[in-house]
Amino acid sequence: MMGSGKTTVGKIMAQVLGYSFCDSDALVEEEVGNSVADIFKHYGEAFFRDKETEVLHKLSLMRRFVISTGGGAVIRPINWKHMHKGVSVWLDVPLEALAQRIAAVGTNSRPLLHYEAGDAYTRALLKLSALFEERGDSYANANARVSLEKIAAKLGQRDVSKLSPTAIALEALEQIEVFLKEEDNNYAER
Ligand SMILES: Nc1ncnc2c1ncn2[C@@H]1O[C@H](COP(=O)(O)OP(=O)(O)OP(=O)(O)O)[C@@H](O)[C@H]1O
Ligand SMILES: O=C(O)C1=C[C@@H](O)[C@@H](O)[C@H](O)C1
Repeated sequence: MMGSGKTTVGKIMAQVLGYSFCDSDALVEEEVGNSVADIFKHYGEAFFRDKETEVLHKLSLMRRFVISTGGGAVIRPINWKHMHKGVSVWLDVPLEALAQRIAAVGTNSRPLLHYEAGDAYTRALLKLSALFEERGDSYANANARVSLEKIAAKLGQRDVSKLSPTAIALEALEQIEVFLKEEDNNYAER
């Protein structure tokens, strides 16, 4: 989901693993020569989604990369075909915490949130809730789920917004290991 920390947490994971990092939105911007907001404005969402699929296909051929995908990449089944070439992680952040972060930085670079009415927090929360309603099941296709609520409970913290990106990255790496071990066990049982 947008603002969930894919870039911030993904860069830490790449550093820990000694992998390269890439952001699929940034790659679309580079290829089209426009910002995501301008691509939505001038060419429309469908054009952006086609470019996003092309970029995810290219990235799926790379090795030793941590990739931060666009928050809406989950909606197209073809994108899952590409994402499942690697291990996918869902950063599950409560919507209220997401809306707080997004309200703090503004919605200019996030075109799907930009045209709502009301104060920044409320409009982000309303739109994020609607998007999550549409997409919740799709995020669950990810191989590993990193729930900020679970990390907070584990660390005895009440407020998910106090969790450091490093703590979240470490949990993501742990969840990936759990997934890979399960895969190994399933393979051995076959
Ligand atoms: N654990 C965290 N605690 C507090 N703020 C955070 C945390 N992780 C990320 N942020 C902040 O939230 C905002 C969004 O983070 P980031 O850009 O990493 O998310 P994203 O999922 O890549 O977003 P998008 O897909 O919309 O580009 C940034 O301002 C970032 O500094
Ligand atoms: O959630 C979404 O649909 C989006 C998230 C961003 O990362 C960008 O890919 C774009 O703004 C669309």
